[in-house]
Amino acid sequence: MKKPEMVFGIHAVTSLFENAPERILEMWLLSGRQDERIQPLLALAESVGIKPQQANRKTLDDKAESTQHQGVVVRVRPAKILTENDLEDLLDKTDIPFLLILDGVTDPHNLGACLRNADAAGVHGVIVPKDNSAGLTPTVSKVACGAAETVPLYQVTNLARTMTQLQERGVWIVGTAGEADGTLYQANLRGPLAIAMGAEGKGLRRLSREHCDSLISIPMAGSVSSLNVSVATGVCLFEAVRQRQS
Ligand SMILES: C[S@@+](CC[C@H](N)C(=O)[O-])C[C@H]1O[C@@H](n2cnc3c(N)ncnc32)[C@H](O)[C@@H]1O
Repeated sequence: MKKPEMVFGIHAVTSLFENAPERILEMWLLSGRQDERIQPLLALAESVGIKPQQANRKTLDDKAESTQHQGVVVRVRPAKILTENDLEDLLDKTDIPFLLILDGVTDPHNLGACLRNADAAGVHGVIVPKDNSAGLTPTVSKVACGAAETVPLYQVTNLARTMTQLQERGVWIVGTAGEADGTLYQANLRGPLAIAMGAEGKGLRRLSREHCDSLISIPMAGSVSSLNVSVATGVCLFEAVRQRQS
């Protein structure tokens, strides 16, 4: 069984209290912190019977293994790991799926930012390969600003096989690559959809690329050759949101 882990930062901890309070085991608060931003969190903690322990900054830094905790750290049971079977359940109950595939994003800051984008865009689930991908670490939760607790993350054994299964269920998979001929703004992003993003260094793997129904690029006007994956994810998801609303 996985060890309990730490989650820190006001947004991430608030989201935990709102979405998965049963996972919270202990809470530490910076001694003397009673300002306006912390009050709603204290009320949430009280409502589920968690009594925060006072701690100094050094103790919080050590528990979070980071200085970015904003004076609040909780120890939690690890989240249930969702797999391809859980993804089937999601597809069964979702009329028009809107999914994000991250093919090997390994930087926790990028995964956190992608989850935050996915939450904001109303994505139903994010799919990652089980190996060679960042998992749900405390840094991911902090950067995701609460989205790690709201957006389901499916960790699949064989991404190419999962992509085929999605296609068999009528999901159109749009891959992204800087050199693709078609652009994001020409693509039809309505209907059951998965947008596939590549890894920071190498982009989409060959097999993943071959499993896409179409490949699109985000037009680049300047001299850099690509966007950061989380920025590209935001651009693609919100073009899909625009189309799906009109
Ligand atoms: C930093 S880029 C990877 C660059 C890599 N050298 C390549 O050739 O794909 C990471 C991911 O962000 C997305 N991305 C970045 N810039 C893009 C662009 N202009 N058009 C489409 N996707 C882009 C793609 O999903 C890409 O795989």
